[in-house]
Amino acid sequence: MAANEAVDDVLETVAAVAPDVRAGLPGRRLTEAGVENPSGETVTAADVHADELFFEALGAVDGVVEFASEEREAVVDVTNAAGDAGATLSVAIDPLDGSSNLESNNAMGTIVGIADEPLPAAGADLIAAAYILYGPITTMTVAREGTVTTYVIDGGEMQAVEEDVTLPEDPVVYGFGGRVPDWPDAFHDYAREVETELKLRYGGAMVGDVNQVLSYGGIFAYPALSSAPNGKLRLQFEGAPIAKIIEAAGGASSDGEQSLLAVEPTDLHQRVPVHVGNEAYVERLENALAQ
Ligand SMILES: O=P(O)(O)OC[C@H]1O[C@](O)(COP(=O)(O)O)[C@@H](O)[C@@H]1O
Ligand SMILES: [Mg+2]
Ligand SMILES: [Mg+2]
Repeated sequence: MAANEAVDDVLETVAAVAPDVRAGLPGRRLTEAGVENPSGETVTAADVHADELFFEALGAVDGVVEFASEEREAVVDVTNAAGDAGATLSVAIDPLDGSSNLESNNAMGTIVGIADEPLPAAGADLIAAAYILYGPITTMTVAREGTVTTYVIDGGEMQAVEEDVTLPEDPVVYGFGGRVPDWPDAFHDYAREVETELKLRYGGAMVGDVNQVLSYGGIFAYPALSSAPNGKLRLQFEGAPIAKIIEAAGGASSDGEQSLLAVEPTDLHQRVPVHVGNEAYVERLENALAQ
C-alpha cells in the first residue's frame, strides 16, 4: 500500500474513533485511573479509554507499524501479520489533550502526528498531522502536503468545511500557560507587551487554545518555566504535530530559538517549550528571549 493511502486510512480511522471518544466522556468525567503517565501526571479514566480506542483502531491500520501515545511508556510495534506491505508509518498520539478540563466540562482534543520514520521522530519527518477538537461541534484540522483543511466529523465521517486554512493576518488573541511568577524574566517582559496588543484566550487545553489562534490569529505558548526549563508540553505528542499544522497554515513555531520542527528528538516523552502563532509574534518572542 502506498504511503498516501495509508495516511488516508490513518486520518479516516482517527475520525471514525472520535465520536466514541466523545461518547465515552460523561461516564468517566470525575474518575481518575489511579496511575501516573510517563510524564508523571495523573491519568483520568477518559485518558485511558481514549488511548485504548485509538490503539485498537490505529494498530489495525495496514501500513502503520509503530504506535506511541502520551499514555504509554514505550513505542509499540504494530506491524501486522500481513507485513504492512508498502507503507511504514509511525503514529504518535495525545489521545485526550486537556483532560483536566473534564471536571469543568470545557474543551478537549486529540493530537496526531504521522511520520515515515521510527519514533521518536523529528517534526520535520511528519508527513501529516491533525487535531480533533471536542467542542460544541467535533472538528478535525489536518495538515498535509503543505496545506491545512478543517473537517466536521459527523457520524465518524470527515466532511471538509474549510480548505487552505491560514492564520488571519491581523492577530487578535493570545494564551500563555504556566504561572506568571514562574515565567523567566524575558518571557515575562514579552508577555507584558503582548497583553497590551491582543485579547487573552486561555482555556487550559492546547487544542482549544491553538484553534483560537488558528481562527483569529495571535499566539499560544506554554513557555520554559523557571521550575521547568523545558516547559510542560511534549515534543512528540503535542509540540511537533501542532507546529506542523500552524506552519502549514502560514504561521510559525518555536522552542524559543528554532522551529519546533527542527528540534532533535532524544526521548519519546521529552518536553519542549512551545510557542506557535503568527510569524511576527513568534519572531518577536525569539528576539525577546535572545536578549
Ligand atoms: O493546566 P495548565 O498548566 O494551564 O496546562 C494546560 C496545558 O496542559 C495540557 O492540558 C497538557 O495536555 P494533556 O491534558 O494531554 O496532559 C495542554 O492541553 C494545556 O495546554
Ligand atoms: Mg496534551
Ligand atoms: Mg493527553
